[in-house]
Order: sequence, then structure tokens, then C-alpha cells
Amino acid sequence: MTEASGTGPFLALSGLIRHFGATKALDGADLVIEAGSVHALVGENGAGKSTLIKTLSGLYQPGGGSIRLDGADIAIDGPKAAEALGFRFIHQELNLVPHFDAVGNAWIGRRHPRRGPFLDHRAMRRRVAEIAARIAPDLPLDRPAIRLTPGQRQMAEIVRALIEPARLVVMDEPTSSLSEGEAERLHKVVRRLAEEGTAVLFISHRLDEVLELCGSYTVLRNGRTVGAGPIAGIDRAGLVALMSGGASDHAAVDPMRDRSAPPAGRSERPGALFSADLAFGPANARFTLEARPGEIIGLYGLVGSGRSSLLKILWGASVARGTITIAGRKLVGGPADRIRKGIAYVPEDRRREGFAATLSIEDNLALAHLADFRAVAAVPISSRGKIRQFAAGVGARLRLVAARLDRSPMTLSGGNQQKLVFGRWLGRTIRVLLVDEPTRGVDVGAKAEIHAEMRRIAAESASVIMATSDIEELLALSDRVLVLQTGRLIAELGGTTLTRSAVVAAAFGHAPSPSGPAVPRPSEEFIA
Ligand SMILES: Nc1ncnc2c1ncn2[C@@H]1O[C@H](COP(=O)(O)OP(=O)(O)OP(=O)(O)O)[C@@H](O)[C@H]1O
Repeated sequence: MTEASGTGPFLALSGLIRHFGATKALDGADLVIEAGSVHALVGENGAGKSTLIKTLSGLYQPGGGSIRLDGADIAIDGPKAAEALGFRFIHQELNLVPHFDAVGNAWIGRRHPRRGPFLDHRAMRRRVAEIAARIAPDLPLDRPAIRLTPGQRQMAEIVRALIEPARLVVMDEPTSSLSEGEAERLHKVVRRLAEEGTAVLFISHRLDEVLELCGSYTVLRNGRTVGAGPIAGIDRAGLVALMSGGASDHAAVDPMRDRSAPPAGRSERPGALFSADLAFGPANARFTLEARPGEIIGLYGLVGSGRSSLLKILWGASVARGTITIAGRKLVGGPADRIRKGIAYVPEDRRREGFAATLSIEDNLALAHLADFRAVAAVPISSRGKIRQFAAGVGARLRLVAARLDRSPMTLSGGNQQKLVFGRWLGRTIRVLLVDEPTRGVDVGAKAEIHAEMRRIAAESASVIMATSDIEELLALSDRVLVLQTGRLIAELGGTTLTRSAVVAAAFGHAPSPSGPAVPRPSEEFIA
């Protein structure tokens, strides 16, 4: 590890500027990080965090300001320069080569170990395996990235970042798709890196995690630094107040459900019963589900548990054996048919499945219900005015930060992209909402907003089925929680049995199978 020269902090950014047209993504941002520290960078969606780290990684050139390393001014004129300085980045949207496995990905752009003129594949794999053993012992090293779950891809990126010695590791929401235990494992790795002298810049919307893990913080708002200091000198409410510009924490507090009784009047609510009787996942075990109108069902499990696959099957985008019905009617079509029947889906991988990058933000919001925006009902031509009106309404409700709604979603920050993917279903009649990581990358204020929308959708007699790795979110929203392991239902928790410790214990396999070991297969019928 290179020692700091002692002439200044390890890294100091001051007055950084980066504009995109009229958007001042960075407008004089400052940041100071000491060697061997874990420093939090927090701010609302669109505050400029990703832009700041892209500047640090050489992807963007600042339009003003300075970067000092060990007290000396430096310029980072590209990703190679950042790499040579020992800076490693784990971006929010991961950047693995889809058809390379974890080993192949880890060595891209690195000096490969050689045996004479040949690549030393064994040494390459050994090095990757050593790192993976420390942070992600279950990561399949030989599986192409495209077949890894988002959580596994996250781990593969971290392994890649650590393959060579690092002076600074920047992690942009590394735990946003990891479950409780996996996040704890990552925290241990972060602490160990810091003990070894590496500085870690940690971006997270999970403020409890920030308070527990980090030693110091910087808060960005509208591209400017509005607060910085030791974590010991601030609390959650203080961070939220800085992030939001003085507003109190009330919007960020989600009331916990009183589960001593079912939600009032639920059993009498009219609406469609949504049910599934399936076999899927490696275990090909039977999985049955009945979602009542007005009910929020939480799906929980470790990475690879099958919760996202289950939602895709329910959405009709993946094939499984069995039957899915709504109001007693069998669902046979794909997503288009599901939409017609009042089923909505918010995917986990927003970039690949959530929106079309070539369409504008407003067209993406209108996409699932184009018929609603016709100027004349009988003519299949959409009214631009109606689309704009809808998009502006959704934008206001979810506090979407976008310079212009007629631009590509690629101009949005990560959290705002998530609001877009969720927002297209607002104001619709929904019978079943299938939602995968609804608030991944979303700031505390917007998170409370999305939670309120989900409760409202349920209160209007829809069934909500939500997969989340955020245990606070799971407990705050769910009436019932189903815990999965490799496609198998291993516990069902509800009422007073639904507690944090019961969920975690079940996810780690300390609960008896509710359905017993011998389960018959459901009907041998394909769902198209
Ligand atoms: N390539 C781009 N073109 C135009 N505008 C952009 C671009 N990238 C970012 N922006 C804008 O710059 C602002 C800051 O975005 P940035 O991604 O840095 O925010 P962030 O703090 O990382 O947010 P999040 O928490 O949602 O990830 C936002 O208003 C965003 O819309």
C-alpha cells in the first residue's frame, strides 16, 4: 500500500463543476477523504453523487475545480489514469462483459499472470478464487455474467475491483440488491480494506448502514457540498435534513404494520384472487401462492433464492410448469395479456428490462398503456398533450428530478430511473402489482413516497407481491412474508410470527419446510 506523503489529506476534491446542458450536476462540490477511512457520500436522487465519482474515475472531465492527491494537484484524464492511481470503482449499473465469467471479467484490462508466453489461467483463477473466498464464497466463478443474478454480479464486480492493490475503492450503492447477511459480509470486507490502509468511498441510501459502517461523511445537494464531518457528530435526522435542505425526517419514517390483526376489512374486500401453483428453480419444487385483494406479500431470500424468477414467471416473461389464475381464470399469455388483465410489473434490472433507452422519459411512462393516451378512442394515434400531462403528474408525485421529460431516461440519475419504472403504473387500475426491489437506489424521501403508493394500490383491492432485499422495507410493507431458497418455499411468516429475526433465521435455513419434504409436482402444463 502506498503511504500518503503527509502533505495533505489522501484525496481532496474542491469546487468541482460538471454541467450537462442546463443541468448543474456538480456545481462546486468538495470532498476530502483520509487514507484508511470509510467515507460516506450521501444525497438525494440526482444530487450529483454518480457524476462526482465518474469525474474521479476519469469518465468525465470537470469543467472547473481541483483534485489533489497526497497534497499534489492531479488531472485524471481517463479511466486508465484512475486505474494507475490505484482507484477502483464499482458503479451503480454494473459493467461486466455478459459472456465472460467472474474470472474472465476480473482480468479485463489488467496485467495477466503469464507462464512464458502463455496466459497462466490457473494463476488467474486462483487469484480470483482467493478474493471470492473472502467476500463471496458462493459466487459461481465459471458462470457467464449474463446468467448471474444482480446480487452475484455485484459481488463479481467487487472481486474484479480487488484483484490488484487499491488505494481507493469507490462503491456506488453496493448493498442495494444484497440481503441482510450478504450486506454484512460486504461490510466486513469494507472494514478490512480500511484497516489495510485503503480509503473507501461508500455511496448508499441506506442511512442506517452509513451510520454504522462509515467514519466520516459528505452530503451533496444540487451538485454542492452542504455538509461534511465525522459520523460520530451526526445522526440520521441530521443527514436527512442536510440532504433535503432542512425538511424533517417525517417523510422517511415508514410506519410499521400492526400485525396483531389483519388489515381492516381485508377479508371483505372485493377483488380478484391471484393464485399460482408452480414448479420452478433448480429444486423444481412445488410452489403455491394465493394473494388476496388488499394484501401485500413480501418475498425474501438470499441472492439466488428465486424471488426474481418467480416474479418473472408470474408476469409471463419466463416459462414454468403449473398454472397461474386471476379470479379463477387461467392466465395463458405473456406480459401484454397480463397488462390487459390488470397485472403490473416493476423489474429489478431497470436498465435491461425497465425502460427503452431510445424513447423519451414521457414515452416510457406511457408505454404500457398507449391506448389510454389516444386523441380519439377509435384511432390508434397517441396525443402528445395527454402523454405530457400524465408524465408531468407522475413526475410531481414521485419527485422525479429530470431536466426535460422529452429526453432519454439515460439522462436520469439511477434513483430517478427507478421512479420512472415504478411511475408508469401510477393512476392505473391494477389488480396485481408484481414488484422487484421497488426502491433500489431511491432516496429516503422518494422511498416513503413509493411505499405510500404501494399501500394505496393494495388499499384499492389489488394484491401486491414484492421481492426486496431491504429487510426494513419488507417488514414495513408486508402482511405476509414468503421466504425462498433456490425456488423452494421454506417459510411463511405472518401476524405475530413476522419478525426481523424470524425472517433472517429462515433465509439462512433455520426454519422447517412448511410443506414437508415430499411434495407432489403440479400439473405438467406449460405456461406460455
Ligand atoms: N449523461 C447525462 N446527461 C444529462 N444529464 C445528466 C447525465 N448524467 C446525470 N445527469 C443529471 O445530473 C444530475 C445528477 O445526477 P447523478 O447521477 O450524479 O445523481 P446521483 O446523486 O448519483 O443520483 P442517484 O442517487 O439517483 O444515483 C441529475 O439531475 C441527472 O439527471
